[in-house]
Amino acid sequence: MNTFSFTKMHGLGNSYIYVNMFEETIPEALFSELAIKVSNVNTGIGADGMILICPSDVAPVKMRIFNSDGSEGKNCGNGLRCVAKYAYEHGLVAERSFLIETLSGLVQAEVFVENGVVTSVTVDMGNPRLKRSEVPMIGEEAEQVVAETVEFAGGTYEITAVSMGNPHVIFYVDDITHAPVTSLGPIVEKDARFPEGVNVEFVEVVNDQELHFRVWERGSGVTQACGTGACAAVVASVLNGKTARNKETVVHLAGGDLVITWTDEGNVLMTGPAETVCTGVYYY
Ligand SMILES: N[C@H](CCC[C@H](N)C(=O)O)C(=O)O
Repeated sequence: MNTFSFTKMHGLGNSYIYVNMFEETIPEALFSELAIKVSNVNTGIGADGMILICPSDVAPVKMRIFNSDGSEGKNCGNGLRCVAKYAYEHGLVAERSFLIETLSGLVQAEVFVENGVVTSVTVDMGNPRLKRSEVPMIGEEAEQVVAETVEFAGGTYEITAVSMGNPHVIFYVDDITHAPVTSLGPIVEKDARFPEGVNVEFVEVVNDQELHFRVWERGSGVTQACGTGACAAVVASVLNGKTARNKETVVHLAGGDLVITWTDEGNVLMTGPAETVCTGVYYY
């Protein structure tokens, strides 16, 4: 019987099982199936996936994120805030500001500490990728996917699609409480026009600095929050003239709020909480 120690953490209710790979040894071939198993609320621990905190050659730590279906994501905003909290509180980093390696590149995190406990984290998520080919999305239309009319399941919709290192498509709705998250989300997630799949976000614009947000995540389905998705929603809202560059936008997710700015320099800053739920030992 094998075991590994874990820490369950969440960012606005988007929870993952975190494994410190500086201390644990798990065969790479098992990463996907273990992500599925630990995510199961009945037979496992219960979470939206598994995140490995790994050594890196280019940063103090590297984040690898696996969705609850076992697929590996290339970025995770809520995960990055929790990785930053874990790394600082467990002495993997000495400074409050440090780099984290992800599969979509390096990001800069800054932790805010009260009595030795990280209460909030700001992550510079880097520049959004705006080209259709970078989302990626198949199609010969305009170079960017902004307010593009597309058909899904017999319905006609206007979409905006961008990447934060992982793919996102945004639908604007008049009332977030009636957004078709569970009906349209899974259809769009697997649509062939998104060859790598896609995270599906629904946004209600409150004003030019406030959005309501719900998400159907690629590989995890409905989650309480999606950090990269909230960043994509702010970028999409600027592209659609609904919010402004260089101004803090509050994104109200099901699990709570993120403050996000798409700066004039081009990078996207995300600030929000990160919390530890519990630690334990998993048997497999
Ligand atoms: N489902 C995402 C990864 C998790 C992203 C999300 N939890 C976040 O906080 O950004 C994907 O496959 O691209």
